[in-house]
Amino acid sequence: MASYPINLNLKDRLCIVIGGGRVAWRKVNTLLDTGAKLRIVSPHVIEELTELIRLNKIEYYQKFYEKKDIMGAFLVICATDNKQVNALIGEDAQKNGALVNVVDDSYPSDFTVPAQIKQGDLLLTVSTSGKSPEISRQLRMELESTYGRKSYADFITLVASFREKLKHMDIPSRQRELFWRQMINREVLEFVRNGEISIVEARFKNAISSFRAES
Ligand SMILES: C[C@@]1(CC(=O)O)C2=NC(=C\c3[nH]c(c(CCC(=O)O)c3CC(=O)O)Cc3[nH]c(c(CC(=O)O)c3CCC(=O)O)/C=C3\N/C(=C\2)[C@@H](CCC(=O)O)[C@]3(C)CC(=O)O)/[C@H]1CCC(=O)O
Ligand SMILES: NC(=O)c1ccc[n+]([C@@H]2O[C@H](COP(=O)([O-])OP(=O)(O)OC[C@H]3O[C@@H](n4cnc5c(N)ncnc54)[C@H](O)[C@@H]3O)[C@@H](O)[C@H]2O)c1
Repeated sequence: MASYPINLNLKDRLCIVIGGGRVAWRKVNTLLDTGAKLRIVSPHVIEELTELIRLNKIEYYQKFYEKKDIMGAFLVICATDNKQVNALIGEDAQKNGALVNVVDDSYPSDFTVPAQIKQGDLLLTVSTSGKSPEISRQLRMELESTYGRKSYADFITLVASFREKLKHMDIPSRQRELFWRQMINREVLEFVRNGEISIVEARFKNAISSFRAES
């Protein structure tokens, strides 16, 4: 069955990772800048996680998993190296109404974590529906060589500010739609690729002034 892609808003939601190894660390890393409240439950954690705990980025329960550790969780990631334990946590967490990700095949997850590239507000993700994480990793690296540059983040920030301006002008939405379709074209994307954001900004400014003059 096909999965449904969504971008979750996790701000102030309690997200709990059980286990403190390399896989737990990878999942924590992608949760860090979401504004979620993070908790780890594990008798041991790797050094990278110790550092995050020391910096108060994550709350740490140094212990083996027990049911009470996941009370109130919005999302739970079962990342121990014990399949039986992972399956048990998965079941407990679902019963509590949390969204569950199990890092092995011991229990059906509510969601999988895709490979991802983030540049500011740009988020590109790759999934193989669980069939081959290594393919996801390789494709992520390929995408990274094209889109993993700051100019894409700057471009989005720029377009967002012009979009706001345009929204406050008395222009029918259909016309706004056409404006953006024309402005964000191959040539502009080539400028972005080359980091020439100031050229793009000048073009947008010009186009919007002529719009103002016409309307
Ligand atoms: C994308 C990424 C995101 C992340 O983790 O953040 C991610 N796995 C990554 C790497 C990776 N994982 C594995 C290898 C070894 C090579 C290989 O097996 O291919 C490598 C490569 C490496 O480590 O370099 C082994 C592995 N993974 C899973 C199992 C269980 C199973 O298959 O039964 C096993 C076997 C364990 C064992 O053998 O014991 C399961 C899952 N791994 C997923 C995500 C979900 C499906 C994603 C999709 O649809 O593609 C899913 C279903 C659940 C989940 O974890 O959400 C991240 C790449 C990040 C990046 O580099 O960009
Ligand atoms: N989904 C993925 O991307 C992916 C990739 C590779 C491996 N895996 C799977 O993930 C598992 C974990 O991999 P890892 O490299 O992080 O393993 P690891 O051995 O480095 O870490 C396991 C962690 O689980 C903790 N732990 C064990 N029992 C626990 C319990 N009862 N309660 C709380 N914590 C407990 C350990 O203290 C340790 O910190 C592997 O066994 C494998 O099946 C998944």
